[in-house]
Amino acid sequence: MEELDTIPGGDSGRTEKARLSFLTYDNFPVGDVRRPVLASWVRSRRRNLPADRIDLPYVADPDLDQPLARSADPVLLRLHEHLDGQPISVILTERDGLVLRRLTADNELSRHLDRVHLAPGFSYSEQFAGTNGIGTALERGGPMHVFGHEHYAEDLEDLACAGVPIKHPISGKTVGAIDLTCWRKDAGSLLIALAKTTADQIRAALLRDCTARQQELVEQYLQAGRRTADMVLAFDGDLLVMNANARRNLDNSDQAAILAQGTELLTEGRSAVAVELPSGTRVRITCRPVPEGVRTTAAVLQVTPRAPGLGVMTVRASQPPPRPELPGMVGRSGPWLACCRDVDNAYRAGQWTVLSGEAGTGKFALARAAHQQNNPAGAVAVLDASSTSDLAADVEAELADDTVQALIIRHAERLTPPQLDELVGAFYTALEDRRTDPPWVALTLTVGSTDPDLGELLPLFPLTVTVPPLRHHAEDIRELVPFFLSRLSRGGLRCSPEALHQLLRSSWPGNTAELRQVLKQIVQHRRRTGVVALADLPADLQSISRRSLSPLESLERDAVIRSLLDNNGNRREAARALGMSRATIYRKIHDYGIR
Ligand SMILES: Nc1ncnc2c1ncn2[C@@H]1O[C@H](COP(=O)(O)OP(=O)(O)OP(=O)(O)O)[C@@H](O)[C@H]1O
Repeated sequence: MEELDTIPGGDSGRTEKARLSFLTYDNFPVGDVRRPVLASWVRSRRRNLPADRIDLPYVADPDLDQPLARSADPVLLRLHEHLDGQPISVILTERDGLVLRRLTADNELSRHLDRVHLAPGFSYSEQFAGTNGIGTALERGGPMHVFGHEHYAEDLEDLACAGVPIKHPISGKTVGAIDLTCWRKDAGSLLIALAKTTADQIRAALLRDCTARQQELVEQYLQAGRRTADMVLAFDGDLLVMNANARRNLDNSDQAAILAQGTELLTEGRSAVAVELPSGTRVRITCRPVPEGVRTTAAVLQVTPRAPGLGVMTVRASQPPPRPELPGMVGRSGPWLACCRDVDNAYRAGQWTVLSGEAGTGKFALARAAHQQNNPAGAVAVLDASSTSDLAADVEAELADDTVQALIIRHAERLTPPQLDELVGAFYTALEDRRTDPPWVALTLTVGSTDPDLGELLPLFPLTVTVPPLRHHAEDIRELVPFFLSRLSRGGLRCSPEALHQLLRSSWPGNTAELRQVLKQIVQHRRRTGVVALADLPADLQSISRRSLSPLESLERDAVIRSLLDNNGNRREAARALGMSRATIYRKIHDYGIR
């Protein structure tokens, strides 16, 4: 802490000049500025953060129903009370800098903190906010105070912050940070001392709550063991206890499978599940959270053997949920995986399938991937209704070819009713003539808000799989972006967290195809190596609203997008269909970042 004490007053014209010369002339003002601050400035510049303003993402609604927030709350309230109206803000963050709680008695300071987004739901991690008390303390893993011009972003120059990471009393891992922020003019060396004491008090509260919870856990575990002869396990984070019956009967992979199921039951708030363990044993797992009624990571599990014949779910030894590894397909979100699984199952069952969804969602790619997955050596024929002059004849020819194992027909929505009739005829003729093992046939159907009518063709296709729009599985963008960048730039290009964050915010009306196109343009016109920064994104993407949408707003955004798609992008028509004025739809398009 030697560096902290060498800054009397904490700020000076010297620091201001040093910052200016660092930002303007790339000078390294060693000696004029504290070493940890200079190191943080360098990191902030590498991340291409703006130095003239604070520009933060709203990350998520803070989750206050969690051990850190629950244990810290009484400590924060006591401190807030003791500060007795002084202009000092008491701030608690998660370990990634996300602000959970802010207590400020002074209205002027409170308004200023709102202006610079030092508020619940925003992240003050260094990667977003640059040098600051919270983010830099978390980055360094130790106490840090940052005064006035030491902040990287100019908007923070009137503030002084003292941040201290909070380490978990048992695991020793950083679980969050405490920060005290005041006006720069009021700051003194006591600020950091007070922040350290508060961090210690929160640690002690965490230990008390943890010990109390683990005591209760052991108590519940013993009680459960007394009530039953079944296998009983209790777990909480790193802690696991089990009775003799469980130790005798469960090998490592069965134990791991049971713990994974227990965690899932806790997360989903369910109380029981019937499963088949990796060893083949069929059991019912009952989960009792400890304590009950709050979100917790601790539970007592009772494991009861189940008679054969009763329905159970099979749990594989490798814990994570079964994942259809369709070649070349990226994404792990629930909606995307469910869709992959449906298409994969349909291929294996030889069930002809319609893949319907908005343009560019990956319908064709999915159908082709299912074929590659299940029959990589077999031939696949692809026809496009929008570019084939006599589709019916082409389909007949492909179906007559014994080597064709799969046939994918794209853009069925473009078929006129007479073409549809011809196609139905072609299918029936070919099926009558052909061998007993017809190929798998998939149709892709690009839809707006209404499904095009496939008429008599539909009975041939007993299954329709709806491929979700990208905005309904936006979390997959985190995987899709590096995947596309590495393919398009042959591995030379990465995406900065800020640019990725912005890509995650877009509504992607053109779906995955549009995301790929945007990245392709960046690779072609801007960069081939290095890091894609926010400034490399097209202008319309840079200005997208950064806040998270409520469920209602998401529905409204979807309705606007669908109406625009239905009306070929004509805003006047789209507004009329939605019963909105033109001015309103323009505002919604702007607010929701629809392009
Ligand atoms: N999950 C994914 N992983 C990797 N690439 C994907 C994924 N989804 C889509 N793509 C890619 O996105 C692009 C568009 O996909 P595709 O052509 O299959 O969309 P589509 O729904 O059939 O489009 P359209 O309705 O316009 O015909 C392709 O380059 C495809 O490879």
